[in-house]
Amino acid sequence: MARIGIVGSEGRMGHALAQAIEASGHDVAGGVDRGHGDIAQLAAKSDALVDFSSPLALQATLDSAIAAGIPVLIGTTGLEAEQHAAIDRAANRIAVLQTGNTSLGVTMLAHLVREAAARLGDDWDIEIVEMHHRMKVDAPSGTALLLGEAAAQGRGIDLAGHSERGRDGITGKRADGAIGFASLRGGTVAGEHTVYFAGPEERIAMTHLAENRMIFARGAVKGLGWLIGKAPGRYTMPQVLGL
Ligand SMILES: NC(=O)C1=CN([C@@H]2O[C@H](COP(=O)(O)OP(=O)(O)OC[C@H]3O[C@@H](n4cnc5c(N)ncnc54)[C@H](OP(=O)(O)O)[C@@H]3O)[C@@H](O)[C@H]2O)C=CC1
Ligand SMILES: O=C(O)C1=N[C@H](C(=O)O)C[C@H](O)C1
Repeated sequence: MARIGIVGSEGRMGHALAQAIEASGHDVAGGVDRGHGDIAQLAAKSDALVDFSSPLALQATLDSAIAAGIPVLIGTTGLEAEQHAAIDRAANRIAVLQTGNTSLGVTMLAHLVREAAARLGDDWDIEIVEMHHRMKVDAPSGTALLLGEAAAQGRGIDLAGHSERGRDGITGKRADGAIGFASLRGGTVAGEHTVYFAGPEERIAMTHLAENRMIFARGAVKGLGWLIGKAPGRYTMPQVLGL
């Protein structure tokens, strides 16, 4: 039984996390939100922190977890390169798990995408389409980027150097070897992702549909239970789920 502190506790995921933590037999140590609550005090009375909030909260979450000597799971998306570097530095001091998607289904999908990208030739174009609710603030989604990374790893290429995002106007033809991203926003969609492999005269579409946020919350709680007691380092959902 662990005490888990929630950063972003009043948000959509914060509420789902509280429900999943209670259902798992762990305890909610408390929560903080923008301008509400003291993150250092929360960390001091927690066995682990979970942060599904905003990239702006990241540094305070990492600093507080380090000061308290507890692990942290970061589910927030929209992180920039310097924020990933901050996570790498924190992982020298504490156990950190950062992921754009904590669900079992997406973790498995990423595995399948990596395999498909490795086995299909370069003449199979890769496009990733995601749809989310109208309140989402970042694009492409963290999951789309995670799936893009998996595809790039399978191909043995660097995602940053091969991404095509936000096509508009006279774009010219598709760059050879590109991984394309398209984002749709509307309604209350919890999360839909399709990875297309478009080859000569045939096409594979791999889709994950999130029916609600509890899949993310349950995955996060599983990750937290796995993370507590681990040596400092940066860990991943495939490690948690043994995939
Ligand atoms: N990894 C995964 O599996 C998943 C990741 N996510 C990600 O989790 C994040 C949150 O999503 P969601 O719950 O839908 O968003 P919400 O906007 O519903 O909730 C965010 C919460 O974080 C709070 N917050 C904002 N800024 C700060 C800050 N600087 N310090 C502390 N708290 C802050 C907000 O408070 P206020 O309203 O006052 O700003 C709000 O309570 C997003 O990045 C989303 O993409 C979502 C689902 C799954
Ligand atoms: O903001 C959301 O809602 C979600 N965010 C994550 C993402 O950016 O991929 C995970 C999930 O798709 C829901």
